[in-house]
Amino acid sequence: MNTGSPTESRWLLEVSNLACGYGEGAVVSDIDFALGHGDIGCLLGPSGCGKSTILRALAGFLPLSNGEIQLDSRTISLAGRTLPPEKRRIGMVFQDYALFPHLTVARNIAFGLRNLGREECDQKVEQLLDLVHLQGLANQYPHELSGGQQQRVALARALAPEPTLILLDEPFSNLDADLRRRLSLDVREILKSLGISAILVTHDQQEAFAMCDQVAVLKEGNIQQWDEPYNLYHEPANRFVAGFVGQGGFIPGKALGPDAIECELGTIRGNRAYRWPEGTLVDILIRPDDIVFDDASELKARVIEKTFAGTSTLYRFHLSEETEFEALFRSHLDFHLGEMVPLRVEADHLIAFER
Ligand SMILES: Nc1ncnc2c1ncn2[C@@H]1O[C@H](COP(=O)(O)OP(=O)(O)OP(=O)(O)O)[C@@H](O)[C@H]1O
Repeated sequence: MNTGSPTESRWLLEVSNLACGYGEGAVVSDIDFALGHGDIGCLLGPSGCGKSTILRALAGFLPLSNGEIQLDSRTISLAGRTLPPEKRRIGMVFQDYALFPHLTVARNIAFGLRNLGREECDQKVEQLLDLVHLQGLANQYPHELSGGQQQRVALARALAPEPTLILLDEPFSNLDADLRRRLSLDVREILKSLGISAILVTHDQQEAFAMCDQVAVLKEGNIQQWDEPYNLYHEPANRFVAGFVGQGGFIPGKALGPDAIECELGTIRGNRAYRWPEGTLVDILIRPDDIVFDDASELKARVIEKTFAGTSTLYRFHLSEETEFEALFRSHLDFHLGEMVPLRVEADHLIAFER
């Protein structure tokens, strides 16, 4: 295993052809992705798709049956050879915080700093408390803190030994929605200010999109797409990603040319060319923000569902047996169930797949 002096690479973390599991057969396979220095990556996918399994392999708790993991240009895992977790310079933050209940906040944070002298250690703990906005709580015990505060302590403890990479395993899932959103943005800011790379595991898309630079969408142990959040939403690589990321559904259509499709909503033109012959039957992805209210439109669809969400309302429309879709309107556009509403498609990105 090459643990000698690292050579310069544009990637901090490179995962190639990784496969691993628990005994016979691989739970995840053909896993390929690379994370740049200072970037935050995410493993996103439905329950059981293998997110935590990949994280365990990165941390060194699970051996590989195939492939390789390189961190800072050093091989840390190969089939049959696994650098132990404590030698990887990888920090971990868990869903349940995993703090030592009998140690104060300061001693929890100092746990990984046993090589430092007393004064240096105290100084470092003080700096970390500042960084995670917990000044003044050094002598409290974990049970005296809120969930959000405990997770900040866990982050400070993981950051203390100055790891090369931080792994965050569903770190916000025990927190309520509002705190979750605020803390995920805070954690992003803290990691960015230190230039520390991280991999987040979550099944919450909003969290993934708000916090991460690159996201892997997983299905049944394989990465479907590794990309920036914007591209996952607007340029999904396949039907699974299109359906899993964001809201939306498919309606049937027929290709008129490389960048135009005819469907019951009219002719939709996009900004990318497809290589299908004219007349190909396709399914078109319609996102709720692709549909706009247009008083002058001759196209009218019937409201069949309505979900009020404060500033906006999500409507489900019926045009025909085959063509139903959702639309998100500002809530002052208030329609009742059964009402026929004039609409128009306004999609920048035409996403469609051959039926
Ligand atoms: N210790 C284990 N022994 C055997 N099988 C396991 C073990 N841990 C997980 N698995 C199996 O591996 C598969 C992937 O599990 P994993 O925990 O990686 O999924 P996940 O995407 O993190 O799911 P979740 O979002 O529910 O945590 C599942 O089928 C699971 O049953």
